Amino acid sequence: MADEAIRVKVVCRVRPLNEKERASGDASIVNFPSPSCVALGQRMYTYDHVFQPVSTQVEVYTTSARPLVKDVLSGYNATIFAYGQTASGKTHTMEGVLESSEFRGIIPRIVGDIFEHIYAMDANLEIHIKISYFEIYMEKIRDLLDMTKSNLPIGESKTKVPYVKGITERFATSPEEVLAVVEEGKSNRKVAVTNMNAHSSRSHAVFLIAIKQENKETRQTLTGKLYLVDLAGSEKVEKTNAQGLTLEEAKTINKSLLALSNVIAALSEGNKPFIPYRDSKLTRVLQESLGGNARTTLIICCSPSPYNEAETKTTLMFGDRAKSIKNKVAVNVELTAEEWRRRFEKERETSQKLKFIVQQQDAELARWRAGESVPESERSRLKMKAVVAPTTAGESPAAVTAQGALGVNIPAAGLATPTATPIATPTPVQTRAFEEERTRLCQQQAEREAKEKAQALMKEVANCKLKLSQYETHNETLTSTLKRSELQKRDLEDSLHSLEGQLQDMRGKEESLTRVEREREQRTEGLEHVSRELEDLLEDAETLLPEAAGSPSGGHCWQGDADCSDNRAVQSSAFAD
Ligand SMILES: Nc1ncnc2c1ncn2[C@@H]1O[C@H](COP(=O)(O)OP(=O)(O)OP(=O)(O)O)[C@@H](O)[C@H]1O
Repeated sequence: MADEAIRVKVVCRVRPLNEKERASGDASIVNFPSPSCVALGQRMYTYDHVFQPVSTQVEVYTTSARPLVKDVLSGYNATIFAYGQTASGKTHTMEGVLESSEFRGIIPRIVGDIFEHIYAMDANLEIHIKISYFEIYMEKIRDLLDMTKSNLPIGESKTKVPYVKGITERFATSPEEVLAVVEEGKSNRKVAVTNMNAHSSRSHAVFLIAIKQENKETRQTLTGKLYLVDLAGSEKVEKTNAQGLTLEEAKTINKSLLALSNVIAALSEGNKPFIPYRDSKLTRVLQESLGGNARTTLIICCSPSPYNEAETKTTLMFGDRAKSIKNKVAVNVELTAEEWRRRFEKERETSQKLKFIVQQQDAELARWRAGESVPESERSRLKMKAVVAPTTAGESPAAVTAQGALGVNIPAAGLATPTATPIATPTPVQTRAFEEERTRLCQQQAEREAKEKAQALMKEVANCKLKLSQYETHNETLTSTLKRSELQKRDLEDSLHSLEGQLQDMRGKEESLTRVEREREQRTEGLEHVSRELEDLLEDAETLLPEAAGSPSGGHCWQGDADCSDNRAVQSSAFAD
């Protein structure tokens, strides 16, 4: 069965303000411009549907979950995730009050509907319903229906579908039995931990219903799996007053949600070759629900309280990204040997016809490409869709073509030899179909050229990126050299500064030396002057001595001699002058 691309459906539910929140102010989300739109701050967010605070449980169920009942019973896989911060209403939405007909959430309602459908189904069908319930906490998978299984591994089926190995599977034959299993799981979850609130906020609860239908006549089986997931609170661990948690624990708690965001981001980009499913247990277990074979609905739960505005915005953005994810769904059908053989024959026949059409069209396209105008009579007259898509039930597509729906009669043996095929005159409808086909081929060619151009551009971009990274490296080197030079400059400036200081000191010393020198010179000059005067005096004295020789003291001056002391006084005053 061909895969069908189905977008992940995203709905948003805004819960009402609780009493405490109401007492402390107005809600931050009040604007719902349309049934699929919600505004927060300046931004508007659009989803498949937005549920306002007044929405009821039955409204939420009818719009977001009920359509999946038929899908699961038709052999498709389906998943419903509830995402949002703690106390945003995830559990209220998924479980609600199990025993209240008004406040019951999605799980009890969907279980009820599944059984209603089953009770109305063909008596030839043998139906088995198996329930599993587990939680993922700190990257460990714990079976909520068998408390001895606290760290279950993940295995992979033959078709590469991950599953929890060794998980308990309970058979159920009525909604009451399923709900009893839900209650059992919930109470086990409570028993296992002392701090229920914090724990439930930080663990992911996964409820799985697997429905297998076996046709007693044909032995054909259909299997649909429904995952109902109440995710851990998406807020940062520190905001939940995570007491007694080590940093490692805090990181592990967030690991699954972070991995979920990364998987969603990678899938929403659409062209990523690698999706990091293996980064966490949650994304691994739910691999099929994200980009795989499942119809998936994501319910983003939002608090309207201004206190939670930042987290609400993150939640809205998470939902916005998830909108663009496309899953590839296919019915999980197991065929009997006879059906397999018939299908194989049919596929072989179809593939032979397709091969023939491709040959014809390739030949024609080659002629068009070579600039040749292919005459009407030589143009390809077969349409692929007519070969592939069945028209009436029970008729093989190949048979439809072979019967001449397009005016062509292809003998089975002659399929590989296109030249041997007789071509009838086409009707106007057929001509239009062929023209469309030709346009499609031309478009294909244009697309191919565009693709080549895109590839060349991508190469160019890659080159530019490489150059950019080289420039960046060079720039880094220059920056570090510049930094080094700056440091050297600063060192040199310091040295210069200290040398200038020393120079100034030396200049000061030089000035004082000059001053001292000048003083010394002045003193020397003074001394020379005195000595000159002394010499003059001596000369005078020598001139006066012969004259004094004629005096009574014979020219000598004696102690106690009054004239002599006068004489000395005269000499001293002469020196002083
Ligand atoms: N739409 C709603 N209408 C009325 N009450 C609601 C609604 N949504 C949530 N509540 C109430 O708000 C409280 C918190 O909701 P709930 O337990 O569902 O949050 P949660 O997101 O599952 O939190 P946690 O992550 O901690 O498990 C509950 O008392 C619940 O009954």
